[in-house]
Amino acid sequence: MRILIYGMGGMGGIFHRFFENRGYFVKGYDLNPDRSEVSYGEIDGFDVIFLCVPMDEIENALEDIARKNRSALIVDISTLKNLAIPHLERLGFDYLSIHPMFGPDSEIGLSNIIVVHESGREEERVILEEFRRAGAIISHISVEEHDRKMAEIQGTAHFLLFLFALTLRGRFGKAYHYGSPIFLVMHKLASRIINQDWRLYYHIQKNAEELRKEILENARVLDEIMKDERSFKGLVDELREEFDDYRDSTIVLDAYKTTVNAEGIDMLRGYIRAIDSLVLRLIEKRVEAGRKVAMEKLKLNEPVEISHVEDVKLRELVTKTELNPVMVSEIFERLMKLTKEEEYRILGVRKKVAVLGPPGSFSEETALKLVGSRLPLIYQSKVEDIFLAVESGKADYGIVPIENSLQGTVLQTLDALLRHDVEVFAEYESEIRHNLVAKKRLPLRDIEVVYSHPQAIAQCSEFINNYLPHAEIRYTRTTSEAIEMLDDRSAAIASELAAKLYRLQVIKRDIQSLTSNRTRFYIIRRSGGSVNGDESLTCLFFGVDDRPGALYRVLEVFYKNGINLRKLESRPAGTRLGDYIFFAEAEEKLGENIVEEIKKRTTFCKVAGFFRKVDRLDVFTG
Ligand SMILES: O=C(O)C(=O)C[C@]1(C(=O)O)C=C[C@@H](O)C=C1
Repeated sequence: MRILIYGMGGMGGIFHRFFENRGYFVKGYDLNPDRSEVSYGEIDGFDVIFLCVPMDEIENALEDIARKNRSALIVDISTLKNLAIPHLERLGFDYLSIHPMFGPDSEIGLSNIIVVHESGREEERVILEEFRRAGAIISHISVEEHDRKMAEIQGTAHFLLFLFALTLRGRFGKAYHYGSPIFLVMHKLASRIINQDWRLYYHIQKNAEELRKEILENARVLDEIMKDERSFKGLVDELREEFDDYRDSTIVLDAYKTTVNAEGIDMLRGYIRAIDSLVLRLIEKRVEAGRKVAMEKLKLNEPVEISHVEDVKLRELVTKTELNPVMVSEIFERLMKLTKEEEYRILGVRKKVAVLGPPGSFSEETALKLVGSRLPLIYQSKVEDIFLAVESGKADYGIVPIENSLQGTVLQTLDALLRHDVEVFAEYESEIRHNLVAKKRLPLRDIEVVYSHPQAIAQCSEFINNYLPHAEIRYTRTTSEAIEMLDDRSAAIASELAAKLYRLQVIKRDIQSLTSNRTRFYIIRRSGGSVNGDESLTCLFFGVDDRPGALYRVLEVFYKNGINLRKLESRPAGTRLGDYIFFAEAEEKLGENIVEEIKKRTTFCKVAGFFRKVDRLDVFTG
């Protein structure tokens, strides 16, 4: 979906950043060439055009667009629907008409977006879904109802603020020194609308003429009621039943202090103190929201940590400020860490588990069998990153593939195990079933591209050679990443879990070359964990001198002690060509004396873990 923002003022800027941060192709067009990223001639290359021009320019802008691109979906964001809709209809556009109830300086999250017209196009669904996912509150009403509501909502608020300004005109040169918080907030709001485009307020009031009569009548009634104590009390009691959302009104009023013009060191320090206490209260609010999100994740079986949500958030935040982006990111990363810790705490998650992601990978499938819940899972895109997450303490455990019955050893795991300060404490064996999946049912002959992880492709090579010889193979970093690449002519090799998660069609089940395709996973933790006593296996690395019999002398230790080796691999040491490091798995927990004996016969020896087979990993207790 290619999006054009027509009009790069405040609102245009908001939508531009919003969609760009979410990975869409977005360009801005403006009559002012300095703000334009494309020329007028190029506006026919877009599927969606957000119309973000001032009211008076709507008609001309639509005429301009109609000359170049009549098939695009127009997104009308105007406050007053009678200014855009008649022209959209006349020119025969498909259009989505919304009223975003926020200004250029606001945040889309928690803002109200009113939808008054849809054409039924797929792009509309995508746009509204993005708004919804960003936390906007979306409601649908008719154009007539919209206009009525806007008279009540904007018409009343603006009229009363103008009235406030009119009444106090000339009286409050020093408003800031005498004002109460409520007064100052109203003063500020009146100033805000008075200093914006008067035409907008004129049009809104034009739509609210009837309502203004009611306001004036009510003012007269209220004046009478206020003359009598009992009548006034009665009115307040009645109003209280409806107007009861005063919770947190103090935060609203305190936030006002941050807009004060402070001068002099004492006042400035007071200003910073006021900001700090507000920031603290807002952090508490943030964490409180996190606790609620955690309960939702429990219901939906979603992980606590969702890195793409965090990435979009950080990207958006740094584009909104001139402050040092690295530091701003750090601050918000810390805030998210605080929130996540609280989410883990409230859900009773004691240990976090790093797995290969994104969701839907075979590693996740294994993790779900072991842990039984997505909550503690932290998704990493590479095996190396799982090791880093465990080493740095971000995750308590990591689940990494070590060996597959068809492909043999997973070398990235072996190499990372040697380099990082982690240890293996358990292993788990899992049956891997590969499936050919696609966005919709497709005959095999129509599949032009197959995406998957190289291991998965290799494990299904027989099937691919026999049934998909014409298809192009494209490797991805994970099987679930393959799913993200799918279009209508391609397929991916993925787990059944992924097919369910991403609502895909399973074209062929169990396409792996052997009927039994098993992968063994290591479960790792930071080095120095407590030994359980029931470990029955050891894995270790060692190096030997480059001379005849050196390896034999090491193997002799195992032989003499009657210990079976179930695995022996050599890896380049990374020093000179021909220098090797050996990796072995012994079917016993090696005692100290045996390790000592091996050390004597090797140039280097690292025990990478004493471990046992498990079928559950408890992360909720202990
Ligand atoms: O949006 C969520 O799911 C949250 O829990 C909030 C939050 C955050 O602190 O911003 C925390 C954890 C997720 O990784 C993403 C974001």
